[in-house]
This record gives sequence, structure tokens and C-alpha cells, in this order.
Amino acid sequence: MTVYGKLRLGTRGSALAMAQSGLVAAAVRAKTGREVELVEISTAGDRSSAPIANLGVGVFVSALRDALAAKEIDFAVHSYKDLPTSAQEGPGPRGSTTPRTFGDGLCIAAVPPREDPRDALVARDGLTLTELSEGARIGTGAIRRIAQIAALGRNLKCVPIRGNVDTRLRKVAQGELDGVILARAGLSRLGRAAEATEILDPMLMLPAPAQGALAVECREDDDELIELLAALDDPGTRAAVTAERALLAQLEAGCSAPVAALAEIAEGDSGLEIYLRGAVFSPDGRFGVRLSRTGTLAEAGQVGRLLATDLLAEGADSVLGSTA
Ligand SMILES: NCc1[nH]cc(CCC(=O)O)c1CC(=O)O
Repeated sequence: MTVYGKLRLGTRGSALAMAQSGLVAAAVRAKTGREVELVEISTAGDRSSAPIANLGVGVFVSALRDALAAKEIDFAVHSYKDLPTSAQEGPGPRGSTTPRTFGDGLCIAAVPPREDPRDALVARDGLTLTELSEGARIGTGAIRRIAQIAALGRNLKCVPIRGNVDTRLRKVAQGELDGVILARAGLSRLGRAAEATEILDPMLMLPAPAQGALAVECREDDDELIELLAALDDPGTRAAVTAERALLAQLEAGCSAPVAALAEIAEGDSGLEIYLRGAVFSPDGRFGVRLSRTGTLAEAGQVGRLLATDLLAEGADSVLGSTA
């Protein structure tokens, strides 16, 4: 990082990525007075229209990381749920509790305040899930969502879908689909939250680990930038995401696995507490294991790992392993 120059923020070119990067750039300007310049980086995930499952984890992430390592950019913003988990995820730079990802010279310098982590339904004619009739066609390619829709037992048909948020919403507007399920956070960041016809209760649709959260990544030896970016960090979000990601990592499941987790922070008897819910599903939705655990914010990682162990003891491994 050059001390007085503009900070270069690498971003994918999709509307959602640009919106997320724009929000972080504005926060950096507001909190540090530093100028930020957006640098567009195209990723293999943006160039291909193949199903995400065929492209492999981290397909949206690696081009940004390469640009960071090559010092073409100073920092990058990721949708946290798109980051692959890694064994190195744990305490961050200089002993802080900021989680980091790889042992590859990069670190997650800040986890900004989370958007709404829940999934949303955007359906024709303002309909909710219970109002959609049998056989209604719902666009979603995520096994986690497909399994939970199947578990409702309402015979809704999930149809694989890809493309950006705008493309997905258009399929409903044009009558090709009866509805789509999307992260509410994505809709909000694009200014389209009002188009949701139902915000899905986590009792019915537990979100993906880290959904709605952003990860701000930079080089781990960039002390000055790490110090600047700390101003964006939200300790509650960081603790929640740490618990959810620890659960995912412990299950050795990737971001496309039918694993759901949501940590909420609330005032408990002895200060702030984490309430972590986790679930794993068989892809057909016939089997699921759903459990919860609580702990202090400082125990976030441990809470996630213990909940994963609980889930495995209840048969999560056979559920995850089943290909039914
Ligand atoms: N799967 C892709 C993806 N990655 C992040 C978001 C939304 C924003 C977020 O969760 O932070 C989305 C779209 C979606 O799931 O609808």
C-alpha cells in the first residue's frame, strides 16, 4: 500500500460485487478519509455459465486473491459464504480474533456489520411459499435450499438456475418460473429488497454459513492497511461468522454442501451470548439433522466445532454422504 495514494479495491464486475465493493469503499472513505479506487477483475466463475458445482469451490475468489498476491490491488471484498473453508481459518493477524483463511500471505482484515442473513422468496403475484400451488417451479440450484424446500412436503419443484440476481428475478417476471429463492442480503444491496414476497423464517430455511456477511481481505504483511481496515470490523458479526464457519469446516463440507448454520448474538445471563443453529440435509430433503448450542462470543469457534461434533453424533456424516 502506498501511504498517500489511492487504495485499490479489487472487485468482480457483477452488479452485486460492485454494490458490495462500493459499500466497503464508502465505509473506508468515511472512516479513514482515504481515497479508494475500484479495479475490476474478471473471474472464471463470471466467464462460465456451467453449474457452480462443476466449477469447484472458490471459483469467484481465486482471481481476486491472485491479484492481491501480485500487488495489483490492495484489498478485496468477498461474499463471505463464497469463501472456501480452510484448516488455517482461526485467529487473524497480530493475535486478533479476526478470522483468516489460507496460509497464503492473505488475511481477512475486517468483517463489516452483517446484512439480513435470511433467504427470501420472490414469487409471482406476491405469493408466499404456502400459497404456491403443488408443482410450482422454484428456481434454485443450491442443494441446501432444494433439501429444505423438499422437506416442506409441499411438492414444489426446484429448477436449477444460474446467472446474476437480475437474470433470476426476470425469470419470475417473465413467467418462466413461479418463484426464486435468493439471499435477502443480495437483494438489499442491489436496492431490490422490496421485491421479496416472503422472508423465509430460519425455522423453515436455515441460511448458508456466513450468508449476508462480507470478508475484507488484504495481504497479511500490509500492517498499515490492516490497521485502517480494522475500523470497518464488527465484532458481533465476526463472532457469528466464526461460529458458522467453524461448524462448516469441522464437517469438512464445502460451500455447496447441504449444510446450514446461523449464529445470533443476544444478551444472556453473563453478557453477550452466541446462539448457533446448525443443520445438515440429505439432498432429497428426506433426512435432516438440526441442533443448536450456545456459548460466549470468545468461544465462537469452539461453539461451531462442538455443534459439528453433535451433528455428526446424530448421523450427519451418513446424511452428508448419502447421494439419494
Ligand atoms: N451463491 C452466490 C451468492 N453469494 C453471495 C450471495 C448473496 C449475498 C450474501 O449472502 O452475502 C449470493 C447470491 C444468493 O445466494 O442468492
